[in-house]
Amino acid sequence: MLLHFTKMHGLGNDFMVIDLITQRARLRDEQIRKLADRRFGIGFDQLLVVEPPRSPDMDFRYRIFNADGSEVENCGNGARCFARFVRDQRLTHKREIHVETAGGPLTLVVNDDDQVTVDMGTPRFEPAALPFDATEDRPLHALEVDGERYEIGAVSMGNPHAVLRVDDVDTAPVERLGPLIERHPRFPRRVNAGFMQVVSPHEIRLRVFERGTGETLACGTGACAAVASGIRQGLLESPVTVHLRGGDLRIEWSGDEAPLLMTGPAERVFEGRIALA
Ligand SMILES: N[C@H](CCC[C@H](N)C(=O)O)C(=O)O
Repeated sequence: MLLHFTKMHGLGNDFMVIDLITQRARLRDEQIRKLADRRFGIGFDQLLVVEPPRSPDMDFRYRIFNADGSEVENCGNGARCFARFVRDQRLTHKREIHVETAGGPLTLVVNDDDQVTVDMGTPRFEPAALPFDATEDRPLHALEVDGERYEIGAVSMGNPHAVLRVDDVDTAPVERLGPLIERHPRFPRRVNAGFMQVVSPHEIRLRVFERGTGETLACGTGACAAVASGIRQGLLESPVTVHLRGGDLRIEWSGDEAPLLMTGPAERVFEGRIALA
């Protein structure tokens, strides 16, 4: 069978997006890995799947799979592309779209300038929310990696993030430490590893070694987690501009139980059809 898909990206974090409302397909982990391959397949960081909602007060179900085939709880850049996709495909005409994810509900708002604002819910810091093996909820946790001791912020945006402050993202040891943090035994479901450089209280630079994918040009939930951790540590104040390698995101969060808002672009690159082996 031929599967129709749209290739999209949010600041260079790229996606294959498929509508399983008007199409039928069941994708196995191995098939996702092959489709994700940048030489033998289509090539993407994540696969985004549009399904009918399970709850009557939601518009869609939004499922996310990393390049390694693992299904995950949330994807911020993907959420913006999801909103653009369902409108472009005429699956909805709404500008405010409510979606359910494995990590909880999201509200996507398509703005007049075509940027998308996502209510990402409330950041959660208690270790069990990630999950993270730690005895208490604190702004910074000591983590031993490769014989060295680091201080990381632990944040759940539905998906787990470890945020490490660095002096300069350009020289940060992302290639070396990223995989070691991603698979650290204290993160039973692995973790996304963010490397945050504080430029000012309203500005950071960020690189993210993503769980199940590796370093990406941008990570939406990673940007949210870094800002939430920075605000909690008293380093940052809302709103914060996050400079990622692929471009900038605006993050707003007033703290505590308030929702965190992320605003940024969503681009369509091409449409395609592929025969599923
Ligand atoms: N790798 C992430 C999922 C994609 C997140 C990222 N692409 C974003 O924009 O939030 C995880 O395993 O939790």
